[in-house]
Order: sequence, then C-alpha cells, then structure tokens
Amino acid sequence: MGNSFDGDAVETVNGIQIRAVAEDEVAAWDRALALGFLRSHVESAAEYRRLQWEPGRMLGAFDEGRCIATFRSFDVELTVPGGATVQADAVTGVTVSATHRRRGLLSAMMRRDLTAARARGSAVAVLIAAEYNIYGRYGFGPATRGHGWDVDLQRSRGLRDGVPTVPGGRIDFVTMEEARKIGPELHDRWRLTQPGALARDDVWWKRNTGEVNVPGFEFKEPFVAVHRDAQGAATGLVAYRVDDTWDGSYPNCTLTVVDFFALDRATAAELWRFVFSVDWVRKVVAENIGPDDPLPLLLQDPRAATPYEDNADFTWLRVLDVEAAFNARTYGAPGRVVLDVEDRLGFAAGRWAIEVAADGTGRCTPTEDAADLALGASELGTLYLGGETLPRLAAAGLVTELRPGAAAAADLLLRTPLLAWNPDNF
Ligand SMILES: CC(=O)SCCNC(=O)CCNC(=O)[C@H](O)C(C)(C)COP(=O)(O)OP(=O)(O)OC[C@H]1O[C@@H](n2cnc3c(N)ncnc32)[C@H](O)[C@@H]1OP(=O)(O)O
Repeated sequence: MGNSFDGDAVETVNGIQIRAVAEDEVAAWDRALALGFLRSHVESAAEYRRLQWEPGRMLGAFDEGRCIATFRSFDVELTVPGGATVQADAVTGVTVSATHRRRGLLSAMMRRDLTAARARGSAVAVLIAAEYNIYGRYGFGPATRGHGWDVDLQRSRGLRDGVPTVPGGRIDFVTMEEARKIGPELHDRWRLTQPGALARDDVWWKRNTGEVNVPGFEFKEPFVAVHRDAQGAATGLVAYRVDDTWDGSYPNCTLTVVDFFALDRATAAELWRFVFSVDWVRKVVAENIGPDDPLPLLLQDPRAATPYEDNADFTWLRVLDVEAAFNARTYGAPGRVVLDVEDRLGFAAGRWAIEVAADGTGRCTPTEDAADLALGASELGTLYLGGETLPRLAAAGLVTELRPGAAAAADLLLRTPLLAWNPDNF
C-alpha cells in the first residue's frame, strides 16, 4: 500500500499532469485555488501560501503548463477519545477548474495524497467538506458536527444561581500580541481534553490575531479576554466581535463568540457570565461551541437558547491505519466486536477485532473470526471519534448487523463520554 511512494512522481491523467508544486510555483497555484473557489476578484495570497508550502504537500494539475487544479495537505495532531493524539493528514485547498471538472483529477490527487499519508504514518485523514456528497467515495465520513446557539439575553435572564464560580479568579482583555503568547499553550492543554480537536500551528495564531493577512478574508480584530485562576494561571479564553446596532435610541447589539475554550467547567461558567454581562448586548451568538456543551442548561431560561442556523457536519474523517487508529482511543465498556470493512481504496479493508479491557483500553487486530457488523470505510470514519451511534447508522441502512443486537452491543464499546468536536476550519 504505497510504502514506495515517490513524492516527486509526475502522473498523467487524461493528458493532464499531476505533480507536487515547487515553491516558485506557489503564486500560480494560489491563482488556480482562487478561481476554483469562485473568487476571481481576490488579490494574490501567494505570500500567505508560501508560509503553508511544504515539499510534496501542495499538489497541482497542469494543462499545457497552466495550473488548473489544487490540493494541499499537512500533518496535524488530532485528539481521540481518551485524550491521546494521532497523526492526521489534513486535506485542504481542493479545487478543480470549471474547465476541467469531472475528468478524475480530484480522484487522482486524493489517491496520491492518501497513499503518501499512510506511508508517512498518518492514522487518519481529515478535511472540512464544501459539499456533503464529494468525499464519501474516498472513505471519508462525517465525524464531528458544528453546534452553536443564539441566546436572547432578555429571555435568558443570565446564568442560573448555583452555576460554579472561580473564587479569586479574574478576566482581562488582552492585546493580539498577548493572545499570540498566551493562546497557544492554553489551547495545547485544552485540545487534549476534547476528542476531535486539532492542534493549531503558528500560522493559525498569526492569521487569527491579524499578524498575517489573507487577501479575501479581511481580519477584523476581535475582543479577546483571558480568564486566570486565583494563582494567576490562565485557564480559559474567549474571543468575540460585537456589531453596532441601535434600535432608535436603544442599544441592540449582537455579540458573536468566535473562539471559546476553558480548561475546567468553572472557568467556562465564568467566561459565559462575562459574555452575558457586556453592556449594550441583547443577543449572544455562539456560532460553534460543540454538541455537548451545556450552555443552555446554565441559563435561568434554557429556551432562550435556540440552535444556531448553520449547525451541520464539520470534520470528515478517513481511517488510513485501522490498528493504529483504534489502538490509540479508549472505549466505553469492556467487550469485543468484529467489524467487516469494505474500502474501495484498500486502506481499511478487512475484518478487524476490537477487544476492550476492563480499564477501557482497546486492542485492534486483523481477524478471521465471523463479523458482527459490516460497514464501509466512510462509516468507520464516522464512528471513530464517537460522533455518531451504531444503532442510528444501522437504522439508516449504513451499517449491516450480521448478528441480531450487534449494533447496540458494539455501541456500548464505542461510546464516548464527550462527543467529538472540532472548532477549527482549515
Ligand atoms: C477539503 C476541501 O478543500 S473542500 C472544497 C472542495 N472544492 C470545491 O467545492 C470547489 C468547487 N468544486 C471543484 O473544484 C470540483 O468540482 C471538485 C474538486 C469538488 C471535484 O473535482 P473533479 O475533478 O471534478 O472530481 P472527479 O472528476 O475526480 O470526480 C470524482 C467523482 O466525484 C464526483 N463528484 C465530484 N464533485 C462532486 C460534487 N461536488 N458533488 C457530488 N459528486 C461529485 C464525480 O461525479 C465523480 O464520481 P464518480 O467517481 O462516480 O465518477
């Protein structure tokens, strides 16, 4: 399965060359990306793209020397249930020019990248899908959901009595420069508590604090506030923007939370208490805080929180190395399940036994035993982080029970105490 993959190889698909993009070709690649994302009006982001360039990881398709398709991947740590991390191949910047679509160019670039990723030791690949129906064919399945809330502050009447506080804690606004200093270490600690979370690199912090500008994505400086405990240690961060809306002579502002993470529940409650107390604000929009976040239950009136309009599938995941992936995560209950996986691209194909010990650790091995459940690689990706239940997939006809009751029984194993969530687009 591709251990001999040659990163410099040039493939030809229907007369079109597919190959890695050299550093001095990044401007042409960036232009093709802009056109592919229907952004012909956007000025060159080549300077920014050069920060992302790594040998062999930006692919392009070339027709008579013109770049007409783009694809990029980078390695990132993904937190799995239990708090371990696995190396993930993050796929992004996928475009094929309208002049060259449906000739197999995406399929060729994807095959090439996934083969190289498996050879590099990535246990999984992840991406954010522009459209639902593109990536299932390559073995990706929806693995986390975005989940947010709109909160009407007059109706909510603030936080319930008895919601935890942090005695001696404090909240301060920080400058963008301070956010770049405090944020990365804080986020690195937080992400290990959240299955589905991805590491943020240096470029992420630069882009989201305005140090690096990306043409077409105009940076508007947010308010960034950091919570510290009584000892002065940073324990949480919130970033938000506020519009300037007035209803006649009455302030009627909406505060939109764009980043929120806390190392413990009491810090989270303090940050929400702060966000809900900002003068002039009548509505708080938390665009994406995760499906398990208890926010509505912290309010005096939980009905004041209504689901955010864009709640949908977010990270898509593809298992590349079944043993590495399923050995890394922990499980909800002891037991054993045998999965029969069909995978057109081969990486996850076969019959796999997952045996879970009393302490919740699991061992995944190939087996000849009779299978309990049959499923495709895409469904395996959906199940991996615990973002979906087996009975629900079986009810939808996406997983087949080969033994009656197998879906419910295996679900007890795969269950996670905290639903997977990833706040970061990439
Ligand atoms: C991670 C990201 O970057 S998400 C962003 C994805 N990019 C976009 O949405 C930008 C606009 N769209 C595009 O650039 C292109 O249409 C792409 C990249 C989605 C597809 O590229 P193509 O080269 O046309 O795909 P390719 O020819 O390899 O198609 C492979 C298969 O996927 C199918 N397919 C491709 N795009 C879509 C789609 N948008 N919806 C449903 N099916 C699709 C094809 O029909 C084909 O099916 P088949 O295998 O049954 O024959």
